Amino acid sequence: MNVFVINSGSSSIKYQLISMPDAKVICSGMVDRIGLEGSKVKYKAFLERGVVKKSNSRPIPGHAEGLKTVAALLTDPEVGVINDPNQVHVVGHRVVHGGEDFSQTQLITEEVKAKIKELFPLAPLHNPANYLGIEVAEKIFSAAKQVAVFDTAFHQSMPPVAFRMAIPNEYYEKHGIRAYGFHGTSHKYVSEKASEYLGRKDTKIITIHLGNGCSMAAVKDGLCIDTTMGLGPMNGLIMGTRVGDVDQSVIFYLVNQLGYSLDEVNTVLNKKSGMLGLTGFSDMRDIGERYNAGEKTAILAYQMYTYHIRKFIGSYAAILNGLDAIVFTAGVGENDALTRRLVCEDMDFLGILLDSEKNYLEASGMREISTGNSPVKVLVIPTNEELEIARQCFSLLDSVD
Ligand SMILES: Nc1ncnc2c1ncn2[C@@H]1O[C@H](COP(=O)(O)OP(=O)(O)O)[C@@H](O)[C@H]1O
Ligand SMILES: CC(=O)OP(=O)(O)O
Ligand SMILES: [Mg+2]
Repeated sequence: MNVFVINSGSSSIKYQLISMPDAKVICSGMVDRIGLEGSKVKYKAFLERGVVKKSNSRPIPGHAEGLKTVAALLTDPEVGVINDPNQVHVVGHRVVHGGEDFSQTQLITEEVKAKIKELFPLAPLHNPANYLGIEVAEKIFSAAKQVAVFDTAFHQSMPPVAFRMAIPNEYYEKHGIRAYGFHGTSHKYVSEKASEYLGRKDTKIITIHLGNGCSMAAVKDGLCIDTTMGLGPMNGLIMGTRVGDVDQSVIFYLVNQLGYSLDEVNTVLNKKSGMLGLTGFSDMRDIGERYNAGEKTAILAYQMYTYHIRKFIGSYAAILNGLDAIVFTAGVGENDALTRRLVCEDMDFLGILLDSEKNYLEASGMREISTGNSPVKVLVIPTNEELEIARQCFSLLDSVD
């Protein structure tokens, strides 16, 4: 079964064509910096004649354009891996918000699509791109089964004490207003890898997913017990363009004193805040350069970004009643040693001892970056949401067939 996985993030599309159940990657790649200057399409094909890589920089204004470019590469006469789109049997879509209706992987029907659309207001940077991905893929891969794997699924194990909010009960009971949590596929994948690495199932792990969107999860014995994102993927940590936790009074002030409409408030908090609001840049590579050049705004932004992560490490260690490992993952977590250093500084009271040399070592793949005597392991684990999505698609369709 050839599964083409589409992972649309807010700033990128990652994709892999994977043959299941052997989990062999046929090709993979990403479209990076969508809608920003310097967009890039990367493609890597594992052909019989060897590995072929292709990369080109050109403007990619939106997700639809990005996906069409990728589909053309798959069937390209020179570097393509299939002759015909019908050789894709399943398209696995990452869908960010599944709401109360979807806690499991779903075969996509018109009804499922309508529900994904209903959830646009709760995940405005994601569900529209995910929906568009489904519509484009239905046209290009018309013979394939389309499957949705939800970011919210892994967090369904949270207890009410974590997911309920102290607002009148009826808002939860009638309208499903509660914390859902996101990046679940990634938190699941890396926490399982960390448990394997520790060689035990009874583990207390904090997973820190730092991409354009950022979130953390407290994972006990393989189950999520709390996470930083809530009803939508805007709160919790400071992100590329999203504010993270903010005093609610700010919203009333913007509306009542500055005359903003609620749509405008939403745009400010979702698209103009976070690292972009603090520095003028949303990409950590741009901000890192400025930090190293000693720019004050970049330094403060880095300090704030990592300060909030540190606060959540403290609170999650408390609710886990201990800690075996913290895991850094996603674009920033996997690549940005400065972020990891600032997060782990002065955390020895919690048993977190970072090995600064290992932290700065250029490496890819899973690695331990804590000192040999650190009571808590600090791990960098590259996430693989695509592989996890392919597994979920296979297990759904295998059980249906
Ligand atoms: N080498 C790097 N150093 C620092 N940050 C990086 C590096 N590579 C990628 N990033 C950061 O990763 C972010 C994208 O992460 P990613 O997980 O791909 O995001 P998303 O899935 O949310 O689009 C970029 O915005 C950039 O800030
Ligand atoms: C949910 C979310 O924030 O996703 P991403 O990090 O891919 O933007
Ligand atoms: Mg992502």
